[in-house]
Amino acid sequence: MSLLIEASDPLVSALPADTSLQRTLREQQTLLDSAGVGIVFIRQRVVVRCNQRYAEIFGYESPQQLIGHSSEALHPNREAFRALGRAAYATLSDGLTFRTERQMRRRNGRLFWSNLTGRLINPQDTSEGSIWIIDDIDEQKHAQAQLSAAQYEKQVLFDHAMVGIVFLRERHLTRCNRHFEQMLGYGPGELLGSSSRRWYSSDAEWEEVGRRCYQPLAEGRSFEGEVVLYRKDGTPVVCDVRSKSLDRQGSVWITMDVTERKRAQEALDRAHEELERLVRDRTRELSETVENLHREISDRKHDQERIYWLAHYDPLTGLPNRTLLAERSQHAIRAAQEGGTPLAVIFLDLDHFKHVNDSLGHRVGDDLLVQIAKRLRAVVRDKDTVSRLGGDEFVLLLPGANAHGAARVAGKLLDASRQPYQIGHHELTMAPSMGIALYPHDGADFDTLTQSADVAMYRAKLDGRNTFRFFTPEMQAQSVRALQLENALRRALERNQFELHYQPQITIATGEVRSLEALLRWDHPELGRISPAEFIPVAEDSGQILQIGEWVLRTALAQLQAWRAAGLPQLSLAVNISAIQFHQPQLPELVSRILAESALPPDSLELELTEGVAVDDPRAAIATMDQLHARGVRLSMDDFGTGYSSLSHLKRFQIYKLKIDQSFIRDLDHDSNDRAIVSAIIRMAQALGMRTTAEGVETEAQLAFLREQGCDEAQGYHFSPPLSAANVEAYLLHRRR
Ligand SMILES: Nc1nc2c(ncn2[C@@H]2O[C@H](COP(=O)(O)O[C@H]3[C@@H](O)[C@H](n4cnc5c(=O)[nH]c(N)nc54)O[C@@H]3COP(=O)(O)O)[C@@H](O)[C@H]2O)c(=O)[nH]1
Repeated sequence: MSLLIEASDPLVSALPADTSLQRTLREQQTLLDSAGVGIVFIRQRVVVRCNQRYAEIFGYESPQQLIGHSSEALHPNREAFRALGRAAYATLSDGLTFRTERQMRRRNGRLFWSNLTGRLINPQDTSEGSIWIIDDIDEQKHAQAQLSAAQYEKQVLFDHAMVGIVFLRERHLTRCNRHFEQMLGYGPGELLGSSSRRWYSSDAEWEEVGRRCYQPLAEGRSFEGEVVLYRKDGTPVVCDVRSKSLDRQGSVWITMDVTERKRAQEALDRAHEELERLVRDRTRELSETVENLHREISDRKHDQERIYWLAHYDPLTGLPNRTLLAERSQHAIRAAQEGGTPLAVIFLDLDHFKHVNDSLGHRVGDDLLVQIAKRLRAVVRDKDTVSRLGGDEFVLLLPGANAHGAARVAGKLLDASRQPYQIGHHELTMAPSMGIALYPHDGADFDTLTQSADVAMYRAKLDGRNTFRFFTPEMQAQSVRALQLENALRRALERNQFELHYQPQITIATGEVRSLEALLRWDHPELGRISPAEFIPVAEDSGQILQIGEWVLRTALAQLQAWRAAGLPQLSLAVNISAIQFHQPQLPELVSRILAESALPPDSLELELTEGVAVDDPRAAIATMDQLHARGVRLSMDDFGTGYSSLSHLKRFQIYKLKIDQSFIRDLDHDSNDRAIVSAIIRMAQALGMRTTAEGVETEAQLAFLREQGCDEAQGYHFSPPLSAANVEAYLLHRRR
């Protein structure tokens, strides 16, 4: 109570100066003024005295502002004021010190937390008042509340975190949240005190994780990594782990189960890889498809170009073929028509080209054609077309060329052909025969022009080859006649228009008739008698010679058989065989069959061949001759001396007789050359063991020369023209007589 007496108090001032009491009071007052807590003396609920700190706690400048005022105003409200009084009374009345924490009210009305300690001055008499010490703990209270709130929040986080949180000390679990336990399948508190080894599958794994995290943790850094932990039941849990040292022995671990995420990530990675693979595959397929498409397009383009080329060019020589020639001719004809300019077509055929093919082979023939094509091309101008129709036939289209120009070109072609061609080690010369047709005189369209040129070329051949001829209307007439004959020939056999005549062949030494030559005659109701010299080539060209020849053979042998039956057994028959018939592989068999049909011995038949049969393919000709010879049939060489006979081949032919061509006989009387030739042929035949027959013997002088030279037989008008079968018998009887 004395503690709250101020120096200015009249009681204090009434004391004698510098008494010990005064000193004590001053000391106490100084103590109160410098106290860190507020001290107040309250009597009858009124502030009697207080120190400076008390006034400051409540927001007053000095204690004087409080003294004499009710202390109730320092409480939040009347109820709180009374509640404190009720709470404190029991303790204070027992003479004890009452302590409490209460909210009080500052001068500005704000409440604040305080620590109150009170004591009655006289527990027996409460009216004497009480002393209260007040400490402002508002800040401390607030800090505590914040701390509690923070701790609460932390606990909530710890308890409800979606990650496992583990506190380890010396690798033993001191604390963990529920999530961690649940993550590893343990019950609450089950892991407390456990070694962290418990959630690893082996010592090695546990130690390996220890090694991984040692360095960062030792350096105060956090460890972050992926660690596989194992549940109580042994299933692995892939965790994203972060840990940090708390002190030297302790650490906190935050673990997050990323198994599903990992699985999803792996699945995603796999799906991604698969997608990438698919994209790669599709890209590759696409680029392959694009490449294939490109290739296909270029192949197709190439094929189309190739198809066009094959359709328009000759594959061997690279020259335009008939199709392209026709197209170009049409253009050229149109231009010539519109411009009134000339146009020429040359039909060119190589002379005896077939010999090259047959004797040296097709490869040499092909190479020769290629060189000839180049040479033809070199002779003409760029605007001219050199085309190959096939075989050894070429057609040249010369826009702007008149007769003079075409003749010049033909001349140049002849000149060019004189230079030999070198094919491998063969040096070959190949002359052309050419026919020229002029637009529009010889034809107004492509077909007519080429036909006209072809007809003219044929005439050049007839006129000795290695030359050219212009088309004339007479030539046309001849070819019209050939067409007429060809058509008429088709019906000649069925209409029985053919007949055989027989010309005797006389043995010069005895005058006997031992054989007859069968010669074909054709009487056409409108065209009259047509010479075989005219219709046989037409029949050969049209292929009808095969049927006609068979008819001749069968008819001749039937006739011979009839004569033999009629008592002329010594006779034999000679039948002409054309080159086309001879080249038929079935010929030997056909001959044998017909001989058998007529029941005649093979040596009663003689087949007359021309030199031409052997020119094209001597080896094949020899083989056929050998076959016929083997069947007992005799062979003679007709028109000998006019053809292309190689003596080296002749000696290998199974030829029984040479028939000396009538062109050598005709002028025997006054042509010493013919005499020399006939004499030489007879000598040669004798040397080769062959007989000789002279054809076309018309005079006694010719016969005398032939007799003198040792010719075996003669045939000709001197003895008899060809006779009908009915006249043969009479002739033979007459001869005998
Ligand atoms: N492939 C076949 N060719 C045949 C056949 N028949 C005849 N021919 C050949 O036709 C050519 C012309 O024959 P042709 O008009 O019958 O003339 C022959 C004789 O009539 C004629 N001849 C006979 N003697 C004389 C004569 O003294 N003077 C003269 N100017 N002409 C005469 O000669 C022809 C005989 O020809 P060849 O065969 O060469 O002995 C002719 O080439 C026939 O071969 C046939 O069926 N198939």
